[in-house]
Order: sequence, then structure tokens, then C-alpha cells
Amino acid sequence: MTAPELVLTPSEMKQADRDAIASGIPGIKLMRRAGRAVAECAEKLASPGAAIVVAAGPGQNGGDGFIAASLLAERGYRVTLGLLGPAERLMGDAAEAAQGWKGGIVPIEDLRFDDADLIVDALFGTGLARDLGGEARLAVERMNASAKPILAVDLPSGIDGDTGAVRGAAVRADRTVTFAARKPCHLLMPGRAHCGAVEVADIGIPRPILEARGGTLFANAPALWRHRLPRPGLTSHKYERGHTLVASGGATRTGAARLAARAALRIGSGLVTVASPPEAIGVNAAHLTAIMLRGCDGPEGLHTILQDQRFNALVLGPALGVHAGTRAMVTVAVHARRSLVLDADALTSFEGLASELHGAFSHAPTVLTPHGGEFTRLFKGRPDLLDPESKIERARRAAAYTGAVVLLKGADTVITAPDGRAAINENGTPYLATAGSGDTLCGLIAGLMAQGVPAFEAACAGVWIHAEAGERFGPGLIAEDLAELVPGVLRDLLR
Ligand SMILES: NC(=O)C1=CN([C@@H]2O[C@H](COP(=O)(O)OP(=O)(O)OC[C@H]3O[C@@H](n4cnc5c(N)ncnc54)[C@H](OP(=O)(O)O)[C@@H]3O)[C@@H](O)[C@H]2O)[C@@H](O)CC1
Ligand SMILES: Nc1ncnc2c1ncn2[C@@H]1O[C@H](COP(=O)(O)OP(=O)(O)O)[C@@H](O)[C@H]1O
Ligand SMILES: [K+]
Repeated sequence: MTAPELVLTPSEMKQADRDAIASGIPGIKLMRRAGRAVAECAEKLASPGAAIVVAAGPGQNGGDGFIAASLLAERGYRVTLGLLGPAERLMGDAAEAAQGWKGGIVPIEDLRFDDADLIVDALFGTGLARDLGGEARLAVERMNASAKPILAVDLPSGIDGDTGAVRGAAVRADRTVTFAARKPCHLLMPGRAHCGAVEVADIGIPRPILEARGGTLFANAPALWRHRLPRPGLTSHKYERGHTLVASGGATRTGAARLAARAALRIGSGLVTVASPPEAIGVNAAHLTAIMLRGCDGPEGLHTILQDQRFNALVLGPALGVHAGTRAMVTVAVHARRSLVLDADALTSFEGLASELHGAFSHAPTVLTPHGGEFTRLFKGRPDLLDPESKIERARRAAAYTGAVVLLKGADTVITAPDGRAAINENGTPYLATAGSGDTLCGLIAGLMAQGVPAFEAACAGVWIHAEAGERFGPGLIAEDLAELVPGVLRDLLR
């Protein structure tokens, strides 16, 4: 089984770096390996003899740049190196790396990028401490304006390693070589868009050290949850595959529930029922075949249906309406202690009432699936949850606060569990931004939970499968297509 890909924050990486040094690997050796990885990547991007311009910063990122410059010069490239700040200010391993550089050092402001065949951006890495200004910012802007290929060392300078935010200005790289593990900025937007293709170079820090310092943040990929995917046994019957219940909105708002229901069925929930308000029974009946239908008159109706213990997973929210009745249905569902996915109106109905959600979901597997706007509405008045700059941190705090898995949607969907685990999703396509796409996602997650997949893994798998389906379809995608693409994705995953 492939191990899940660890993602380390800059501070975790720094600790792992120190642990590696304490375990007997000299820091300069790590830097040499890092610089060599950069040089090897540069060789793939520029042919021998080409002009390579290295922009080096005042810290260890700059040190990697000096090593790469030396190796590339030895290998016949015409290398020019510019340094931000005086060479005498370089410290530690970076100072040692600079001593190995036999060429001249140009002040960064005099460095010309327009004649380069390749630019190596070694200005700042994980140590970026504030917004770029002055010469540093000008250098970044000039690099971008040159429109030459850029190889970023560790991360594009100006991108915040923790959050992926642009701090004043940031390099737009074509390729990034990072070391030991990706950092959040390689997956979170807008950082991900600044990185180009990312390569992780092994610089000899053993995985147990990385696991000890990181270990809670992952790239969302099958390695994280494939082993949890349900595989029906030879003699399985449908009730062993779970029964998902999806609440429908009123007569003119029924499509969302059917999208979720169909997705739950496609991902393998043995049975799926739409719980419909009496006035919408006709319209729902006209559009359902394999999916069953039950009349459900508000919270009391839901309470009655849930007396049947076979309904083991529930979707509430899509097109349910923003009002106290929806809140009451959530309360009924929470008391019934079934696996629960709350989305859209079920979240917005709690606008300004975040305190009612404190610890509300700690007794049964629950997944909240807000997009950014819903998240902001839901936690209005809670700066502790809304203010952190990091999307991961916001989602983590919301998960700890509510006791639910929180799935904060977007091009960089983040999934967090109350125990602190978090995953960042990176597959998918902007074509997923289409009406009803989120409803389908709810159904996928509930359908997995109905089959016994734990909430965090169900949310991670649901997001990935949803995105993969969207990516496979591409242009012209509408929400109705998504569930139909799930079988192909599942087949490949279960192979
Ligand atoms: N971890 C590992 O395993 C390994 C890590 N390695 C490498 O080390 C890198 C991290 O090195 P790092 O900690 O020295 O930080 P780095 O990114 O060079 O920047 C710090 C310097 O920039 C300065 N500075 C900051 N912000 C600024 C601003 N806005 N404007 C202007 N200046 C600013 C800051 O100065 P100060 O804040 O003190 O003024 C300081 O001088 C990492 O990304 C990787 O490439 C590899 O060698 C191998 C193993
Ligand atoms: N640019 C994008 N790249 C990848 N996925 C996206 C992008 N924009 C939206 N998505 C995904 O599409 C889905 C949209 O859900 P949502 O906003 O709830 O839509 P709706 O309410 O219309 O169903 C989410 O899973 C989200 O992560
Ligand atoms: K850099």
C-alpha cells in the first residue's frame, strides 16, 4: 500500500530539518542535495551552454541557489548570480555555499533577466517573514515581466508557505523543486497556481522524522482512503450496503435532492430514499425510478421516518429553504445520531447562530460542506474561526468547534477532522463550478458513510471522486453528468 503523501508546514519542516541535523546529517549536506536537485531540474529545462540567471536571497533559500549555480557552471552553463543584500550578511550553510561559488556576485538590482534562457528563483523560501517591498519586490516583478521560464527553489518567492497567499508580489514559476515534502502553499490557492509543476526532491530526511513533525496534513489522494472504500462481498445484500435518506425541498425546489440521491446510489449506497414534502411528491415521483420516495412533512415527518433504524445516512440542506424549519430538521437528525451531511440551506439557516453548533456534532459522524460564503455566514460573529489567514486553520478550528468534519470547498477544497487531521484536494477542474455540483458531492459523501466509511475518509474520497469525475468530463459538464461518471472512477480505484 502506498503511504499517504505528507504535507509539512514551514515550521514543521524547519523542525524536521533540525531533527535530521541532530541525527547526524550535516545541514550543509542537506543544502548540497537541495541545490543539486535544483541543478538537475534546471538541466532538464535548459540545454548545455544556455544562459541561466540565479536570483539568490539572504537566507538558506539563497544558499540552495549558490549550490545550484556552482553545479550548473561546472556543467557548462553560462551562469549569472545576483544577490539580495550584501554577501557578508550570509550566514551558516548559506555562507558556506556562497564560498563554493567561483563566479561574480551582482547586486540584485543590476541583475538582468531579459537575456536569460532560464531564471532560478532562490530569493525566499519557507523563511519569508513579511510582505515583499523594495528591491526584493522589484526583482520579483522584473522576473515575471521578463516572461522567461522560471524555476523556483522550494517555493515561488513571495508566496507564503503556510497559506499560499501572495505577500505583496510573487514569482510566477513554470516549475518548482521543493525538498522532502510539499508545503501547504504548493496545494492551496493562489500559491498552487504560482508553482507550475512541483517536484519533490528527496534530500535524505528520513520519513519517520517527517512523520514525527508533520503527520496530520495530507495531500488528498487515494493513498489516504482507498483502503476504506467499500467492496461488496459475494453474498452482500442491499441492506448491508446502507440506506441513504435525502431531504427534498418544496415543489419547485426538488432537483438538488435528486442529484444528491443519485450520487449516493451511484457510489454504492444499497438503497436511497428521497424524503419529500407532501406537495412535492408528484414532481419527485415523476423523476425517480431506482430511488425510493417517502412523504416527509417537516421535522415531525423526519422524526417518524428515522424511527426506522435502517436509514443510516442522511443529507440535509440542498434547496431545503433557509428558515427555522430547516434548523429543526437538523436538530431531529442530530438527535437521531445517524451519519449526516449538512450543506447549503442547512448551514445558512444557522447564520448568526454559530453558538448552537458548538460541540453539536460530536456524537455521530457528521460532515459540513460549506463553500467560502456559507462558511462566513455560518460562523458570523466568530473571529476565532473566520480570521485565520490559512484556509486549513479556519477549517480545522471549525471542525474542533462543531465536532464535525468540515469540508471547505473551492478549487483547493480543504477537509478537516475534529482530531486535527486535514487534507487538501488538488484534482478537479473549474468546470465543477456549475449549479448542483455541490449537491452531488453531498450525495457521494453520504453514500460512502451509509456503507460504513468513516466521516473524514468519506469526505476526502467523495471530494476526490467528484473532482476526478469532473476532470474526466471537462468542458460542458453539468451536475447531472457527475454521478454517471462515478462508476468509471470507482472501477479504476477498486482495481
Ligand atoms: N528545511 C529544510 O529541510 C531545508 C531547507 N533548505 C532551504 O532553506 C530555506 C529556508 O531558509 P531560511 O529559513 O533561511 O529562509 P529563507 O526562505 O531563505 O528566507 C529568510 C531570509 O529572507 C529574509 N526575509 C524574509 N522575508 C523577507 C522579505 N519580505 N523581504 C526581505 N527579506 C526577507 C530574512 O531576513 P530577516 O527576516 O531576518 O530580515 C532571511 O534572511 C528553504 O526554503 C529551503 O530553500 C535547504 O537548504 C535544505 C534543507
Ligand atoms: N475552480 C474550481 N476548481 C475545482 N473545483 C471547483 C472549482 N470551483 C468549484 N469547485 C467545486 O465544485 C463544487 C461546487 O459546489 P457548490 O459551490 O456547493 O455548488 P452548488 O451549490 O451549485 O452545488 C465544490 O465541490 C467545489 O469544490
Ligand atoms: K524561491
